[in-house]
Amino acid sequence: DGCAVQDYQATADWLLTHTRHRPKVAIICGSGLGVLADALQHSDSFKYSDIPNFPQSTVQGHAGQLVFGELRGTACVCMKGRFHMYEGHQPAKVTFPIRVFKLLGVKILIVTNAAGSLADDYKTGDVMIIKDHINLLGLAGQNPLIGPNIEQFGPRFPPMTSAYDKDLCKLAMDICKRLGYTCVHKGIYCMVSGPNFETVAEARFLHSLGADAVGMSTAAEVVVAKHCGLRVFGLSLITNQVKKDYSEKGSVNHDDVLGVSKMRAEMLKALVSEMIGQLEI
Ligand SMILES: Cc1cc2[nH]c(=O)nc(N)n2n1
Repeated sequence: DGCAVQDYQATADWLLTHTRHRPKVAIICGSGLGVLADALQHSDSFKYSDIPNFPQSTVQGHAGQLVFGELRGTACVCMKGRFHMYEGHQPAKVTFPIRVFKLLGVKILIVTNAAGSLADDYKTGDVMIIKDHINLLGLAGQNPLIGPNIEQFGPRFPPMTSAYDKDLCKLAMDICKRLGYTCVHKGIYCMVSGPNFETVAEARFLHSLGADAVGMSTAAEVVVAKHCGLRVFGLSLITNQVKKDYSEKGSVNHDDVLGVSKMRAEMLKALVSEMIGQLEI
């Protein structure tokens, strides 16, 4: 399935010979949040289709480029466009880049996504700093770590209790306070496969599980990142409020998701840049 250790190594070696950057931070840009990649200075960009063993991105609003460069003096690598299960990628393919980043020497993963809110006090356009996740797919067997374990990356049965780094969470909250961002929450992200949005009954079910926001990405990448020892910070941009009531009118669509992302992209760029500026790595 093209996810053996030599596949990861071949991709890492190809990248190491094509860019001088040696990134310490990897950023995954969610739907419509590709502007984060535009913030990188002295950048080298590679189309996913040119990178050996990389899957192809097929979603509108996802560019499909790997961008190396500097942000506040720190070498970063940024995925402009990511892979989703609903495109038909296997979990191990969705998360393939994470292990490549590990082989490049990356220490910290920053993952952003768009999500619908289940919590009643979240509004469209709010930001949720991810405190923890419910990997519904992973619990049900669509898990990127299923199959032979590659000991070089991590253990057979990895702990996930502190998948999201507390210090990075606190750093982000402090920066949001200092930058005067009031629309910021800390909550639980639930991953579903998509591509359809939830029914009212499913929304109620997920909310009853304690989820504050629901999306179609992120959890798989975080599991693999935690497995191979990366520190993880995640945030969700709330692009709509999931309907939990049969009387509510209207329904969500991908254009709404992209519209909200555009509106908030600058704020997220400022937050992520400031975080990277404050990191000691
Ligand atoms: C990216 C994204 C946005 C939403 N909104 C929603 O209501 N349900 C989801 N699963 N997602 N996923």
